Amino acid sequence: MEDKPLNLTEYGATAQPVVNGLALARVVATSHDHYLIMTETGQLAATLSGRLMNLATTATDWPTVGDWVQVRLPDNPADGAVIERLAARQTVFTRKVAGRRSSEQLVAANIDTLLLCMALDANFNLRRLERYLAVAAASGAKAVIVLTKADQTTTLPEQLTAVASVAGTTPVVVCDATQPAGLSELTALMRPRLTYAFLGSSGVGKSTLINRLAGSDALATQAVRAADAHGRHTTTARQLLRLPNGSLVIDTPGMRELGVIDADVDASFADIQALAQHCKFRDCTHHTEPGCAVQAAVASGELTAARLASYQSLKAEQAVNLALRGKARENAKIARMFGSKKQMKTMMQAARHRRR
Ligand SMILES: Nc1nc2c(ncn2[C@@H]2O[C@H](COP(=O)(O)OP(=O)(O)OP(=O)(O)O)[C@@H](O)[C@H]2O)c(=O)[nH]1
Ligand SMILES: [Zn+2]
Repeated sequence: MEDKPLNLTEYGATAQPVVNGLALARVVATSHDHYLIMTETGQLAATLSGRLMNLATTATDWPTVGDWVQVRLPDNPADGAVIERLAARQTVFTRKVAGRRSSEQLVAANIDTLLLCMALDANFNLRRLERYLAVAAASGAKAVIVLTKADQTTTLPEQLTAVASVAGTTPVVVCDATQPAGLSELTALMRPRLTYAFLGSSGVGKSTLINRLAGSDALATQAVRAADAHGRHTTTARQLLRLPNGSLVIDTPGMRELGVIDADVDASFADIQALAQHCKFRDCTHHTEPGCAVQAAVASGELTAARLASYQSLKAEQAVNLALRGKARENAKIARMFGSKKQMKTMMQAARHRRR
C-alpha cells in the first residue's frame, strides 16, 4: 500500500476535478462485484451503482482491472465508493472461458503494452509466440517479446534468429533474473504512467520479473481481499501495481489459457498475407488450391510448413470462437429484451395466439 497521497496522473490520468461528488478513479483489483479503486486520495473499496448493474448484460459491460471509472465518493471513506460510469476503453483484453454460456471473460483494460514472455529453456515454442502475437495484434496494445531465463540456454543466437522470423516489427528483449543487471533491456523500454501486462505460460518467470521491478516495495506479492456478494472473502491476484519507476503493471494470472477470440491472425502473419497477394484465388485458404503462392513458398523453403500450419490452425480457432461469441451476443440480446429465451418463447406463443 502507498503511504503518501497519490497523484492520479501517475496512474495515467489527465487532471480531473471532483465535480458534484463524482471523481475519476482507476480499478486496481476486482473480486466478483467488489472493486478496489485508486482515487486522488488513495485506494478505496467500491461497488457498482444499481443503474450500471442494470445496464450490464454481457461480461464486457462490467468494470475490470485497468478500467477508468467515474465514482461517487462516500462521506466516510469506510463506506466505500459507488461506481457510476465506465469510461470507454482504449484497449480490452479478453480470454475464452470454456463451457460458459458467454464465451469470453474480461481480463484487463487500458493496457498500453503487452509483455509477451517466453522462457529460453524447454518452454521456448515459436508456435505459442505466434499465438501471443496474434492476440496482441488484435488488442490495440503495443507488444514487446520478453525472452526470459537467458542463463538456461546455450543456443541464444539461434533462438534470437528464430524469434526474429516471427516477430515482424515487435521489439525483442532478453532477460536473466539471476544477474543483477539482467533486466536492463526490459527496463530500458518501460515508461512511467504507461500500463503493462505480462503474458506467458506458468513458470516462465513473470512473477520473478514483477518482483524484481517492484523492488523493495514488493507490491507484487500483495494479495487483495474483498468481501464478495455472499460475504465470503476471496483472494484475487489480478491487480494493477505502480512500480518505483512509475510504470504500471497489471499482473494477470491464467493468461496461458488465452483463446484467440480477438486475435488478429492476419495482422500478425504479415509474411503470409504478403505471399497471399499472389495466390490465384482471392479467397485462397492455402491448402490445395491451384496457383497458391503460399504453398509455393513452402515448397521453395521460403516459408516453413510449421508456420503455415500454425497460421491455419489459429484462423480455424478464431472462426469457431467468433461463431460462439455471435451466439453469446444473441442470447444476451434476447435476455435483455425478454428476460430469457424461455420467456421470449412464451411471449411469442402468446402473440401468435392473439393473432389467431
Ligand atoms: N534460472 C532462472 N530461473 C528463473 C529466472 N526467472 C525466474 N526463474 C525461476 O523460475 C520459476 C518460476 O518463476 P515465476 O516467476 O514464479 O514464474 P511465473 O511466470 O510467474 O509463473 P506463474 O505464477 O505460475 O504464472 C521460479 O523458480 C523462478 O525462481 C531466470 O532468469 N533464470
Ligand atoms: Zn494460397
